Amino acid sequence: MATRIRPSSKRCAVIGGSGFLGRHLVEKLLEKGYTVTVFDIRQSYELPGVAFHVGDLCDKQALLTALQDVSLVFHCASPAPASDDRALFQKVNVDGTRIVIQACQERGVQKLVLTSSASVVFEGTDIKDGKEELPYAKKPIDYYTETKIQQEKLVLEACDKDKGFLTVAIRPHGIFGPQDPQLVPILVDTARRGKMKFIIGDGSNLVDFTFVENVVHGHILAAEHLKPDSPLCGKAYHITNDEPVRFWDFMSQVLVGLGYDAPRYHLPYQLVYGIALLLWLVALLLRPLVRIKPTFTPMRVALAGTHHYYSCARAKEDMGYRPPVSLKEGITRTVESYPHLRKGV
Ligand SMILES: NC(=O)C1=CN([C@@H]2O[C@H](COP(=O)(O)OP(=O)(O)OC[C@H]3O[C@@H](n4cnc5c(N)ncnc54)[C@H](OP(=O)(O)O)[C@@H]3O)[C@@H](O)[C@H]2O)C=CC1
Ligand SMILES: CC(C)=CCC[C@@H](C)[C@H]1CC[C@H]2C3=C(CC[C@]12C)[C@@]1(C)CCC(=O)C[C@@H]1CC3
Repeated sequence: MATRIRPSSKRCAVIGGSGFLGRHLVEKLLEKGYTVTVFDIRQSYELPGVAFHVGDLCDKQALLTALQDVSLVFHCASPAPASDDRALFQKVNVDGTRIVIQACQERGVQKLVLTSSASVVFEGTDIKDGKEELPYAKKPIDYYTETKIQQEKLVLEACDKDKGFLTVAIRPHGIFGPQDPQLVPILVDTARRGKMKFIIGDGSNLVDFTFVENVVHGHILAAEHLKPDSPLCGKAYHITNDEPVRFWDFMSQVLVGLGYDAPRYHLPYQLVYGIALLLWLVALLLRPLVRIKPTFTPMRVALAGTHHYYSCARAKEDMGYRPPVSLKEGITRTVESYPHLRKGV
C-alpha cells in the first residue's frame, strides 16, 4: 500500500491573506521560516516567497488547487462587517467555511486555525472579563456576528483527532494597528465631519482593543500548540491585549495623536441607541429604493457605550500566550503609521 507523504508542517496557507490581519500574519509567518500561500479574492501586495492564489473561497476547485501540499491553514477571510450584506455573510462565512473545511479534509490538511471573533458572545449588554464558557449570543447584534457564530461552530465541530484533522478558533477583539482600513479611518472620517464631539454614556465603559501583532502571535501559538494530545483541539480562545481600556480614552488617544480634539460632551446611551435603531429601521425600509449607510448603527453604539472585555486566561494556560506589544506602544505605532490622516493633511 502506498504511504501518503505528509507535507512539511511549515507549509501553510492564509485564506484572507490580502486583508489587514492576514497580511500581518503572512509577514510574521515568513519571518518564522514558514512557506506561505495566500488565497484571497484580491491580491493587495506582493512579497518575495509568497504564492498568491486569487479566488473566491466558495469555489472549492480553486481552494483545492491552492491547498496542495499544505499542512496548516489559517482562515481569516470575511466580508467587512460594514458591508451589512446578509446574503454575502451567509454565503462566505457559513457556506464558504463549509467548503474550506471540505477542501482541507480532501487535501489532507492537518490543522485549521479560524479567526473567529469575541463578539460571538456579545448581545449588546455589558461583558466584563468574559470567559470562553459564555454561551453564544442568542440574539446576535448583527448579521455579521450571526454568521461568525455559525462559522465558529462549523470549524470546532469538524475537529477529528481520529482522522488527523485538528481545528481551533481564535477570538480577537477590536483589532487595531498599521494598515487597518477600518478603525482609524472611520474614526478620522467621523472627526473630519465634526461628529466626534460626543461621548456616548458616562465614558467609563471598558473594552479590549488588541494590537494586530498580538493577534498574529495568538494565531501562530495556537497553530504550533495544536496537537492531538493538546487541550486546544476543537476549542475557542480569546486573544486580547489583556489591558482593558475605556473605549473613549482609546478613541481620544488616537484622535489627539493625529491632531484632532478628543470628544467632550456626554449623550445618554439609551437615547443614542434608540436613534440608531430608528435610523437602521428607516435604512432597511428604504433599501429597495436607496442604500443608506448610517455612521451610528445600533451595533456601533453598543460597542461604544457598553463594557466588553474578555479574559485570555485560557490562552495563557494552554499555549503560554502573553501579548508582546503593550497598548501604549501599539497606539504610538498605529498613530505614526497614518501620517496622511493627520489633521490638516
Ligand atoms: N478587524 C477586527 O477588529 C476583527 C476582525 N475579526 C475577524 O478577523 C478576520 C480578518 O479581519 P480583517 O483583517 O479586519 O478583515 P479584512 O477585510 O481586512 O480581510 C479579510 C480578507 O478576506 C477577503 N475575502 C472576503 N471575502 C472573500 C471570499 N469570498 N474569498 C476569499 N477572500 C475573501 C477580503 O477581501 P475584500 O476586502 O475584497 O472583501 C479581505 O482581503 C475576519 O474573519 C474578521 O471577522 C474578528 C474580530 C475583530
Ligand atoms: C472594541 C471594538 C470591538 C471595536 C471595533 C471597531 C469598530 C467597531 C469601532 C472603530 C471606530 C468606532 C467608532 C464608533 C463605533 C465603533 C467603531 C466603528 C462610533 C461610530 C460610535 C459613535 C460615535 O460617536 C462615533 C464613533 C466613531 C468611531
